[in-house]
Amino acid sequence: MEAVPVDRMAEKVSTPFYCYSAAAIRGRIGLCQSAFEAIGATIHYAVKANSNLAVLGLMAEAGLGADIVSEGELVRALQAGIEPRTIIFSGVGKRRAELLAALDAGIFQFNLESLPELEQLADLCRTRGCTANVSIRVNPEVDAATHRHITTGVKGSKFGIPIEQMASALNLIAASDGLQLHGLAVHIGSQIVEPEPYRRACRRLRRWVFDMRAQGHAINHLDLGGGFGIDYGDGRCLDYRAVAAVMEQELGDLAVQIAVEPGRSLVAEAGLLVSEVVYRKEVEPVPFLILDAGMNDLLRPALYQATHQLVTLKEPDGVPEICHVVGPVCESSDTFLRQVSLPQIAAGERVALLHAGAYGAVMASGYNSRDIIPEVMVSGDHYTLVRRAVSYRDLMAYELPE
Ligand SMILES: Cc1ncc(COP(=O)(O)O)c(C=O)c1O
Ligand SMILES: N[C@@H](CCCC[NH3+])C(=O)O
Repeated sequence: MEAVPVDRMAEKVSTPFYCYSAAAIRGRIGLCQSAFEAIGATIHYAVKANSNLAVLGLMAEAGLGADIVSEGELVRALQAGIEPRTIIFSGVGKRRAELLAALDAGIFQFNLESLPELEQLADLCRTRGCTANVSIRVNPEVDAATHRHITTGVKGSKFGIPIEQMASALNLIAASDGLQLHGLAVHIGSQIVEPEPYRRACRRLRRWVFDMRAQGHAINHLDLGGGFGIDYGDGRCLDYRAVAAVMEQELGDLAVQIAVEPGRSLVAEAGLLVSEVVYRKEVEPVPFLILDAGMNDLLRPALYQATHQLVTLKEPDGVPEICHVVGPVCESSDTFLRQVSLPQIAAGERVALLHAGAYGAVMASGYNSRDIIPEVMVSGDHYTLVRRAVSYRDLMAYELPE
């Protein structure tokens, strides 16, 4: 990774740790910008994928906006230097205080996900005598054929306003003093590897834009969300240019500003989870490699049966063997890889799990009273600790009753 051997970092930063490449992130940002800016779309990085301040700093440096889902993400985005006027606030459960914080920050747009949320924001604007740009996040009922835990745009999903409630939403917005209708938003899921689901979503949006304009509503903004899939090792991924082409074909004549909210695809491939083999457990029929990283550090395999390929940090030698790769957490689902062919790896050797830059560190927990592990960013020929470990001692802090 860049010019710093990961093994050298592991001498200084104890394993397990996350390691990101600034050059790899900048490379992905460049590809994303050249595809979407060519169709005039704006890019709002989905902060949830990796909210490390150093990562957000790279997004700010490139002039990207942000898609946030909490006050915490708002504060991080602002701290990293992302312009408030480029921030979109998504999420089904935005609390009053969070809406208020975003109003105070002067963000670009609120994506409304329910009628009660809409009324809450209208009430806040009335009380404060201010206005807010809003888009209605509609549930487009498009199945993006991804893992069921990360599909978001199908009937019965908790995300977005059902199309049957669109008329009520429009009436409430029209009746409010403070809400200014910008447009519509959809987000159909994550790790989508085909452009076709986007085409279906665009076609639905297109019809709604015509319907709403016919009713006299000004629809000037369409937010297509994120979800662009990366290659986790099976060769399947989505090229930004393919999605941008679909958006241009389906929506290009509507005179709307298009926005996208990529998360995973900007950061996943730029991250490694570096770990050490604690033990080799020689059992029949398949030996176990037991790592010092566990499901509390990288939850994706346990939660979504996701595969993160493993590489060794030294030159592989000997005949490959079939083994299971597991973590130390007391759950059978704390398994990174089952029945995988790897070069012989001894206890004490270091390995790296690939494509761990998205939905890795951000989903970590202190389960089993383990530490939250550190994060390192490599840039050129140097590396920086960009988040310290949080020790189980700090996670233990609690107030004793008087
Ligand atoms: C509203 C919204 N926008 C953007 C994203 C980013 O998705 P991805 O990381 O798959 O690009 C998500 C997450 O799925 C989301 O919920
Ligand atoms: N956390 C998921 C993606 C969720 C996207 C957010 N809606 C993953 O690791 O794949």
